[in-house]
Amino acid sequence: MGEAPAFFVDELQKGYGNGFDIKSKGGETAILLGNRTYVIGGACEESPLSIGVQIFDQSTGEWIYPTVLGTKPKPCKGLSAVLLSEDRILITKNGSTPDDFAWFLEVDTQYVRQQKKILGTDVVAWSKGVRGYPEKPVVISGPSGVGKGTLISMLMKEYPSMFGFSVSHTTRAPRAMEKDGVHYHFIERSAMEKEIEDGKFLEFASVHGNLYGTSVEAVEVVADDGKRCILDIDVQGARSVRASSLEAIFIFVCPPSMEELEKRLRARGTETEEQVLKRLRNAKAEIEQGQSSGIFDHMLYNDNLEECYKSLKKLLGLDGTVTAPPKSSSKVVDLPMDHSVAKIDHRIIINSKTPELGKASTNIRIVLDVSSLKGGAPGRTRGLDIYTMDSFLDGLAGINH
Ligand SMILES: Nc1ncnc2c1ncn2[C@@H]1O[C@H](COP(=O)(O)OP(=O)(O)OP(=O)(O)O)[C@@H](O)[C@H]1O
Ligand SMILES: Nc1nc2c(ncn2[C@@H]2O[C@H](COP(=O)(O)O)[C@@H](O)[C@H]2O)c(=O)[nH]1
Repeated sequence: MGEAPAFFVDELQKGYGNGFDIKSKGGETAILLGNRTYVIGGACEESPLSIGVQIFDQSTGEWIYPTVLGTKPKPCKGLSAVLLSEDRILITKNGSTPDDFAWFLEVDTQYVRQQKKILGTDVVAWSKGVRGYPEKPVVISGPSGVGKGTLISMLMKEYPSMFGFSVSHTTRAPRAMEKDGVHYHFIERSAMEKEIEDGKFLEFASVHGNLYGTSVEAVEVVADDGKRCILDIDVQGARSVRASSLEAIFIFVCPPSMEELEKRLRARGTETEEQVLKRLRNAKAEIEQGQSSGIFDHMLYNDNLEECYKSLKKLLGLDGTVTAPPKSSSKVVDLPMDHSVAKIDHRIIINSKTPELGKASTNIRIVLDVSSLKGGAPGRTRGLDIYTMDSFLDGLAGINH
């Protein structure tokens, strides 16, 4: 493990207070929480393409190197940190674009506590802040052969810019037409088990004798592409996602009968006889759980494919009966290269310290509203609002008139 920045130690041992501006040459910043000072910044030694996190324990005088989960932010020239509540720290990156400037380092959320128990180490988790509320991901479950993949393909074909598929990992062998990285990430069992241990999966399950799982990255890649994520996972996986902080819509697809399900599975011709029988045995339990577990928000009956597809579109609001929520109209601004932050209730006021080269020397003040945050690691923290102080004051003036 690497050395902590030397010039920090003295300051930290003196018991520096909450210093979102304690900055070193490496661009680190520090936050004191109880006995612990979280030093955030510089490059992470194990993955140099991400920002490092170290903890100084004031009571023992020792440095702790936590397991860092979640997609990590890339290093930047400097950052500021604000303690939002006792469980998470807001990090703003200097000179960053609106889609990359706000990150949350979770230090004691439910997810972090859960992972601490599982991993038996100190854990922190990154979660990227996202403006507004992107549409919830859609989880589709149902017995093998019911037509989930067929329905998802139809949706993606009709709405290519709206939906993105969460590409799962699996230890099963690829079928003839399946491409690695497109249909699945095909992976050896031992490698997948290691990634599960490292906390890379949102959910995983043993299905029909193979391991399947959704990595946190698979879901985030789709969200970052500005699309609504679709997950095709079994009932065990749906249960895990339900228990996670990922807010999704859960749909269960039922077959018209077991006979028809068997006919479809056999007609698909992708499984051995032994596999078909195993999948049919598992189907009975899955249908029972799908109908009685309370996990699912909607049931679809895939008898006539076109009818079923129409129903799916209807419940996703694609038949014109539900209007899309209006997009945030507030102006998007880049964060100044060097800035300070202050917290006033649920608003973070970001102040540029120095005028940027070639720009007028007016003081830029940006307001980051964190009053309606939702979600979090593993995944994105949604509901951020960002606007300039000018538009905030204009709004207040409007109210007073
Ligand atoms: N309503 C339908 N009527 C008749 N055949 C259908 C219908 N829906 C899907 N099928 C066919 O059933 C077979 C199984 O469908 P599909 O592969 O989409 O199932 P799946 O639920 O994704 O299965 P798995 O969980 O094993 O991936 C395919 O050959 C598909 O063309
Ligand atoms: N829990 C999860 N289940 C998954 C995932 N990806 C797929 N699945 C489910 O597995 C079965 C079999 O799929 P097949 O491609 O081998 O036919 C099917 O019910 C899928 O829904 C996952 O990431 N997690």
